[in-house]
Amino acid sequence: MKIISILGSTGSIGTQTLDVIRNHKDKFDVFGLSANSSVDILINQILEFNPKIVCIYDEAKYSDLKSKVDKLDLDYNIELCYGLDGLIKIADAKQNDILLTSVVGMIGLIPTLTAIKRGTTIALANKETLVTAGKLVMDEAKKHNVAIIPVDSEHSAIFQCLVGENTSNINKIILTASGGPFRGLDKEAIAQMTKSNALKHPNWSMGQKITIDSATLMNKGLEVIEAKWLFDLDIKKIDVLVHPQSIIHSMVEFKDKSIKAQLGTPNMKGPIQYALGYPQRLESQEDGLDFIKYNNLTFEKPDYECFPCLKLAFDALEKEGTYLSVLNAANEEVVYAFLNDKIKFYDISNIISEALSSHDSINNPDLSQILEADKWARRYVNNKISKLI
Ligand SMILES: NC(=O)C1=CN([C@@H]2O[C@H](COP(=O)(O)OP(=O)(O)OC[C@H]3O[C@@H](n4cnc5c(N)ncnc54)[C@H](OP(=O)(O)O)[C@@H]3O)[C@@H](O)[C@H]2O)C=CC1
Ligand SMILES: CC(=O)[C@@H](O)[C@H](O)COP(=O)(O)O
Ligand SMILES: [Mn+2]
Repeated sequence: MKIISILGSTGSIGTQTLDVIRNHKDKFDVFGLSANSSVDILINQILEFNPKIVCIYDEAKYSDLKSKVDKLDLDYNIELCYGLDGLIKIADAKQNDILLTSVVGMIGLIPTLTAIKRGTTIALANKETLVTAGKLVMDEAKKHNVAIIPVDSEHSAIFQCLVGENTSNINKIILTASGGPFRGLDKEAIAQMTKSNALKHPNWSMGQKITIDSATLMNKGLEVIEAKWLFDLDIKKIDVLVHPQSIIHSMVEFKDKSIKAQLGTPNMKGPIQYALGYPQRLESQEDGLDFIKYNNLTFEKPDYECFPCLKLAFDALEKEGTYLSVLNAANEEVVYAFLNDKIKFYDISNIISEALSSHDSINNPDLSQILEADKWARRYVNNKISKLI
């Protein structure tokens, strides 16, 4: 039996993780769960999975959670907590075999570092943590001999392709990208696109922040950075290929020019289950891939003109240092501004670009320098946004 805690259990990845656990009750048990503010979803999860510790990040929702949990009259002890301290408490629990991090945003960074120091395996969906502090996180993981198992579909694909391989034989990795809902449109048309257009991902059903990231192609940029740190690759060995069907989840080309790919329907339960079961593969009740239904797999070059965020991410990765924390924090802030109808589609890339140009980067930053750069970027971006409104 593996003991699992989930940070972000009420979101798209969190609820699908609980679906996987429900289908494998003999293999997994839940220890800790957390949400930002979704009290009622948490209450249902408590009734079904009996976690021993539950955190609501938003302190204002704590009393609602507490009174609803008291009314459940549970026949076991449950600890309730809130805020970053609450997330850290779950991450630090010695009971955890795996901490699945599926919060959205770099709020996952400190809990992830806490679990690594405790020696707990990380199943990582929360890519922003690796974008803002990839070197620091991977160095800590190495120091504490902790495995970081990717949940992000592309990185799970690459991880699966690399099983049994010597990483020195990698020629390059090929990250596939759907191209998002605006693929093929010209810049003038894209400039008019609203949040409701951007929230219609062609293949995947996901949380709002990552869905906007897919529409700008920043998601692929974040994934290039995530791949660099996870697989310790030179930036020149990371390619992006638009593959609108999202059936090939990613590929690895080796030095003999042989290519391995991992394929499947666009369904995150596959990568989640792989990460929880690793190194074992577990049975799945999901539909398999029907090659006759998907008999036209196509490929295109990414359009850097229409989607400048991808280039911004490559440039930030080239320079490294706190540019990466600024890229991530600026992106988080502009995406929420776009979701709140405060800015237009191309304000997203324009503001991130300005933030990067105005930043004095620090090489090899420590945690406090990363957090400082993150704060600086959020202040800078919100100042810009307030002038646009
Ligand atoms: N969805 C997907 O298919 C994929 C997602 N990912 C990555 O996984 C992560 C989660 O994505 P997704 O599940 O789509 O996101 P969702 O928005 O659906 O879920 C986010 C989860 O985090 C919680 N949360 C939000 N903000 C905070 C906060 N400040 N503090 C603590 N908890 C918070 C939410 O709680 P509440 O419900 O209360 O708001 C929810 O449980 C992201 O990093 C994303 O990039 C990667 C690959 C695929
Ligand atoms: C499911 C998943 O891993 C997402 O990150 C997905 O890849 C988004 O699709 P895009 O390729 O459109 O960014
Ligand atoms: Mn992905």
